[in-house]
Amino acid sequence: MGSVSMATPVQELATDGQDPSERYNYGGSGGGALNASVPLVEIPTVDVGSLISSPSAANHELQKLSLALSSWGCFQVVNHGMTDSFVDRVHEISKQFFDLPKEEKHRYIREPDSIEGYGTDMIVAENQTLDWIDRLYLTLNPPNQVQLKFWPEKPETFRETLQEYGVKLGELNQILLKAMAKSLDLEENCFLDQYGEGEPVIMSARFNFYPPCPRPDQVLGLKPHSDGTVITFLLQDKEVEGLQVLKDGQWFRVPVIPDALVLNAGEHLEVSKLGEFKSLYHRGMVDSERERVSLAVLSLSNPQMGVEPIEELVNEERPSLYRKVIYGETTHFDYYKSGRTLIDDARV
Ligand SMILES: O=C(O)CCC(=O)C(=O)O
Ligand SMILES: [Fe+2]
Repeated sequence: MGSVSMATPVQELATDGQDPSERYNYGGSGGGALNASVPLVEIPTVDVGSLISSPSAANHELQKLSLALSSWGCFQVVNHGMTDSFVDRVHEISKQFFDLPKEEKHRYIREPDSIEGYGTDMIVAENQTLDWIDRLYLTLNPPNQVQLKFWPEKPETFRETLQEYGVKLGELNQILLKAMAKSLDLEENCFLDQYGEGEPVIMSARFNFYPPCPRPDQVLGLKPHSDGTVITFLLQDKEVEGLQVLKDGQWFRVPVIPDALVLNAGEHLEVSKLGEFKSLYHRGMVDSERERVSLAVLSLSNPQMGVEPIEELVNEERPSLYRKVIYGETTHFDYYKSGRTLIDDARV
């Protein structure tokens, strides 16, 4: 594994209102100002209540889900069973952590070769353009991989709220992966079995903090990427928009629906679904005046079991475009460093 150094948290750079250094400047990479007008688009919505209700209502919702994943690679998850007040608590702990004094946050700073904890964009090359983002990354599951020393003790409700959110999203993950299988006429547990997610689910939480940035025309919060996940549940900031998605070569702004979650298809889902469901290419923008906080919960596959196309989907008319990849010890850093993705490794 390559060594990964770390920059100063952006939040500490951002306080003096100065223009960011060249290291954060994506300008000149062609294509003009990053914040040039990008249209707002309504991505599809999937109602989880309907998915788990009567077969006829569920069927209609399954069709929406499958269309959303094949055309967009994402949808807004609504009626997910979590109360608004609970989701508000999740928003609050996310903001409150980044509002803590610098010294308090530094208690959770990540180690150079690990992703777990508080830190900045990973620096893997000297000439890398950096993202205007600070992050807190915490493994949620399986329990033996949780590193509690990185779980903030402040705000006081942080740990219990995140724990509960993880349990709820674990349930939602199961419901949605089963629904995805059903929408393709597959046995409902086929993904769960393949990802080794029957017991226990592998999940991590990534809190993203984008301080205000005086140059939203040149600086990105999060460079364009697809997620190295099966699926990602994104809780956007309630007020400040920032997520953009690429569809048919064009960027679109994703509106904020308070308390809805944006579900992104990740690279592992694309491989196992033979590309029937596309992984979402997306980026995070910065705002010149306001900070933005989002929380991504990642549903991950088991590295030892690997990712492979679901066999039932492969036939003569639809030969497999991908092969099995057991990525094992290949970490997110390795992929990040090489600029490759799991999809590149899987493509035949
Ligand atoms: O902040 C956002 O809206 C996007 C976050 C994201 O894409 C990620 O954490 O992978
Ligand atoms: Fe992402």
